[in-house]
Amino acid sequence: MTTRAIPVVVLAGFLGSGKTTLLNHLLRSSGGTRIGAVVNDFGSIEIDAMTVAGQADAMVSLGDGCLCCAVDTSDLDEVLETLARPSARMDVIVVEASGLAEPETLIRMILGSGNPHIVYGGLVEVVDAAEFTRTRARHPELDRHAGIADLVVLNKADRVAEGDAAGLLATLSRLAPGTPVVTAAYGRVDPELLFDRPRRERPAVEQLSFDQLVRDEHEAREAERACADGDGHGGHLHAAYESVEFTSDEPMDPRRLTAFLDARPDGLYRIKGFVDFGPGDPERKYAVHAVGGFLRFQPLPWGRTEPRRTQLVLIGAGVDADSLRDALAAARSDPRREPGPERRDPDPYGMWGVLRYVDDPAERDEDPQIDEVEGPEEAEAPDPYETAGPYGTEEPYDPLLTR
Ligand SMILES: Nc1nc2c(ncn2[C@@H]2O[C@H](COP(=O)(O)OP(=O)(O)OP(=O)(O)O)[C@@H](O)[C@H]2O)c(=O)[nH]1
Repeated sequence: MTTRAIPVVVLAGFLGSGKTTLLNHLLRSSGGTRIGAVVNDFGSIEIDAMTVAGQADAMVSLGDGCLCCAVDTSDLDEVLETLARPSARMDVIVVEASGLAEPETLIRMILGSGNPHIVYGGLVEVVDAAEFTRTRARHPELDRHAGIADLVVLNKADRVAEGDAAGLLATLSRLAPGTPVVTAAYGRVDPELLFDRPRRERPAVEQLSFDQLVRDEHEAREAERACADGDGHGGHLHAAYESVEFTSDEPMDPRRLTAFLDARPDGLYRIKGFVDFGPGDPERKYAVHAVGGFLRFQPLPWGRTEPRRTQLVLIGAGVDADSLRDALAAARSDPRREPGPERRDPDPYGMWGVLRYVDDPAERDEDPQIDEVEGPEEAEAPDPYETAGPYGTEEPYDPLLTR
């Protein structure tokens, strides 16, 4: 008996364009489609993996560095092998690339995997409508990424005027002739756009991607080698970027942290993570996202057993890692204060600066995480720290997927 090969879809797009948001949307609205997710974080604190965990039928994190730089593809091969084994009953596997990955290299890794249970299922390139014009001026490679995509999602359409969105659509259609380009807010695309395509017979776009890949193979091999050597001239997007991690068990001071964020240096393009404001809001942690000039906090319930901790990843070009770490350390609350639930916040208005950056829940009417923090009557969110899997992977938990 032959079984159908499982399509492996690559989800790419520049830093902060909305890949994880789109992936979470797919996971929530997939109906009966069983989705395996592979998440590749650029930093060693795996924020994306934490955000996706618990929603995928199986999630594997391949963190700390771009997958596209792995000279040895065995990690990805092993993960695909695990997710594609018949007993996992996956319908599709989505590989979320890091925001600095070279999609061609990832595609090549999938095409060359030799695993008979999988088939390359196409490249979905997510584009940040609010930032694309600026980022493609800095990184012309992004034009090439759009050009080899099988589907381009012009995300964050809510952040640009209609006329600007139309201009961007025209630009993307020019960069990716014949490729569907759809607009979206918060990654809300029809899952069938991604999952049905691979079932079509030998899609022309897949062929196009393949031809392109063969043409670029030599160039890419050179780039990979340079990337692996760390000479910074590999042509990979991330050659110019650095990731800085910050963790603190001492709560952050809301005023000092917002002052730091408001004055963040130009090169610091992306910040993501979770913040503990201690007595500022003992019930909730705050997801924080900065993308270019955009800054948002999202209050989320703490898991019952989740350690109260701040974990941040900062990604930028030309940034001074030590001074960023020092500035964040200085934005902690007074370390002399007694820890524990009885702590009093000496600054009752401290959180006002944070709340300025909290989303209007109406903007994200389909995001259940927002609903979870609407009020005390709401159902309690699943506690990722009390489930068996890594970062709260839901049942059935398979220890083979732990990394
Ligand atoms: N206004 C608006 N914000 C969005 C939209 N999609 C995503 N965001 C926000 O943009 C920020 C980054 O989104 P992510 O989904 O984490 O982006 P990403 O591409 O996975 O980020 P990296 O993995 O760091 O490259 C988050 O604060 C999202 O809530 C959108 O359509 N509109």
